Amino acid sequence: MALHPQVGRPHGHHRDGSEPQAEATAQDMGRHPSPGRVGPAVCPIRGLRSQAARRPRRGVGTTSSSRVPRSGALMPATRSRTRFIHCRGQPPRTHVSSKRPKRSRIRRCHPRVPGWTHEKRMGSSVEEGLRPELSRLDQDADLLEEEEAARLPVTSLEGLFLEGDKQPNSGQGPFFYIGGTNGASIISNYCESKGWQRTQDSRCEDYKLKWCEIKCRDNYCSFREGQQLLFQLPNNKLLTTKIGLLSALREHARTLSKARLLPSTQAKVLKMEEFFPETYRLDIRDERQAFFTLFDETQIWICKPTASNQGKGIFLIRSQEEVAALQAKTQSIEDDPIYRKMPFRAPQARVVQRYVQNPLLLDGKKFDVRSYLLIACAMPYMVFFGHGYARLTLSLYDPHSSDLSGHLTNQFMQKKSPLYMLLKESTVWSMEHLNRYINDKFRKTKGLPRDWVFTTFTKRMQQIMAHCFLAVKSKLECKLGYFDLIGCDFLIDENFKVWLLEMNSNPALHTNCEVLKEVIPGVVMETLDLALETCQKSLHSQKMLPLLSQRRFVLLYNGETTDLWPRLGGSRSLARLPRRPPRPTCEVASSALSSVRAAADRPGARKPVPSRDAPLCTFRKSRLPDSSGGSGAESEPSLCSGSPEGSRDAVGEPSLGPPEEEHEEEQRSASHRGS
Ligand SMILES: Nc1ncnc2c1ncn2[C@@H]1O[C@H](COP(=O)(O)OP(=O)(O)OP(=O)(O)O)[C@@H](O)[C@H]1O
Ligand SMILES: [Mg+2]
Ligand SMILES: [Mg+2]
Repeated sequence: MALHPQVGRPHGHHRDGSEPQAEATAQDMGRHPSPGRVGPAVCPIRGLRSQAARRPRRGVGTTSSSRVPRSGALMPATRSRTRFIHCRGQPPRTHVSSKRPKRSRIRRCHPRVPGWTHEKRMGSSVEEGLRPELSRLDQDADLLEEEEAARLPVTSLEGLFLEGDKQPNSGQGPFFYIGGTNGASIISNYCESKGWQRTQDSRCEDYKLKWCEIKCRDNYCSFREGQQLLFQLPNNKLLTTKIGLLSALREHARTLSKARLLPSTQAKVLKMEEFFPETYRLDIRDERQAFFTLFDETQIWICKPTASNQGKGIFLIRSQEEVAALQAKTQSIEDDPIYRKMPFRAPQARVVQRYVQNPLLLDGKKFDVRSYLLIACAMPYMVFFGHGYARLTLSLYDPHSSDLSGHLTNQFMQKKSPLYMLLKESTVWSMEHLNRYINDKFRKTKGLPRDWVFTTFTKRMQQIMAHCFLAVKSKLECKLGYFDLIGCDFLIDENFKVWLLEMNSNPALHTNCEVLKEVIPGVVMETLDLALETCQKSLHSQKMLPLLSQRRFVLLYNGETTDLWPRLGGSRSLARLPRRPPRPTCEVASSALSSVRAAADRPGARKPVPSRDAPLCTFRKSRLPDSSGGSGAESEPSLCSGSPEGSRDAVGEPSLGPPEEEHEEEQRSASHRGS
């Protein structure tokens, strides 16, 4: 079995789990962001039309109607092979693959095992890679197209993307649908301010924007690329489940270590063990055995279900008795004939992670930081970092306490306390507050640079996020119009070392504290603004930068200049070649990204279409890694090899079950808010 890097220790860690990390200075940042405004301040939140109207040298106008996709218009070249094979309701209009995978017909019932929740199963199959070469002719044609695109006027951001679909006669504007309540009023206000109409019909296919807490296969089946915006990448679980992230980081580490052997790549890249606490999968026999062997009572470990949130199902492990109980439990699950027959009925897979015992404390309380990874556009990738807030416990931190509420900083955990209503404002700090506190309390004693939070810490979070994104970039399912906002949780230890704890789909967008009222609406509205602007620009082959709606988010990755991706619409359905060097706006991420680009980016780079007329579905196949990377389909089995029982969450693994089943799974994880 290929445990990585070594079977005994999935990634090498300092036993004490900490290293000073305050060496970087404010100058490292290049651009010193003002608190809370790391990105270039462009304009306050307002209607996009007025922004476009003020833009110098670019008139607000319309481009040829032939470029505007019409509602219901078929776009054969833009349809990819549908990966969710089974759809309730109407099938997608073009359905390239009609072959059904084998799947269980057994109707699910889910016996609950106390403390062990069940995982969701939304996922996608990994397609085999194609390695087409783009001919010189096509390259020239692309360059011509690029130049032509550059001459096109930039239209209003709401512009063509929506106007082409308005139905003036019916008197009904574009529709939007919101599934669930998370952030619903903010999203709804945003859309209504644009004149869109809310529909309560979850099956409405004629929407402009769909924002659902729960991923539903139907949404992806009926999605009209280039005409609609759909929240959440279908297989974001590669990042947002504990096992998904762990597997992706291990795989990426393998790829990078191979690349480092090449003389041409002297990449200084992040090492997984420098930012991700040592973690083992309990659903893989060798791994859990390795953990049971290495455990001793001087350490604390934290055991988490792979796809739960809000601290649900989490417990700490500190004694041999607790390890023995865990061992017995995992063994009984593995031996249970029911679970052997119907593994989907087994409790959710789990990981154990080294517990960071020495967290930095704020007035004696433990905290973690919620930041955002925004994938505003998937075609090309436009990926951003956004600041969030700090989440503190109500009680003082005591590493020996058995009360989980002092160990788990989630708001959900704190809300259980009777003191919460009284003290809730103290449990959420703004990043400015955190920065002031660290300046006052630690700057001198720890020799930190001024504004450590907005310099060193921000830079580190950006590096880590960029690294994680690159780890899955080639495997994410991408269509123009998909976008995602992912909540990333960071812990700072008392040596100011930064640890990534996890990433969350559907992050909490509640505004029940003053700080959240300040932060969340801005995050949501800029997310929508950026998704709209980037989608529209991609659709009309306009230059992404400058981004008029960029305010607090910082560009981490610009696929426009780095990757190849197919354009939508008629003769423009061609892979686009980068024509200028990458120009990330974030210097931090720029260095992080450029250093790994040669090595890591290549496998995931969007590959050219073989010919001008090649349908997008062919192209999509080619998006999977080539032989140079090793981070592709062919190498994925190693993530779970030797562990048939452990394959449920393996990266990129097909997990196509019946739609009902998936919906059910998603519903059970509906609290997926990383709260
Ligand atoms: N390795 C660790 N060391 C120290 N504390 C940890 C560690 N992992 C998790 N925690 C604490 O436990 C909390 C919950 O963990 P985690 O975020 O991984 O679980 P979750 O159930 O997905 O929570 P949520 O999605 O609501 O943030 C964290 O916010 C943090 O306070
Ligand atoms: Mg968390
Ligand atoms: Mg979580």
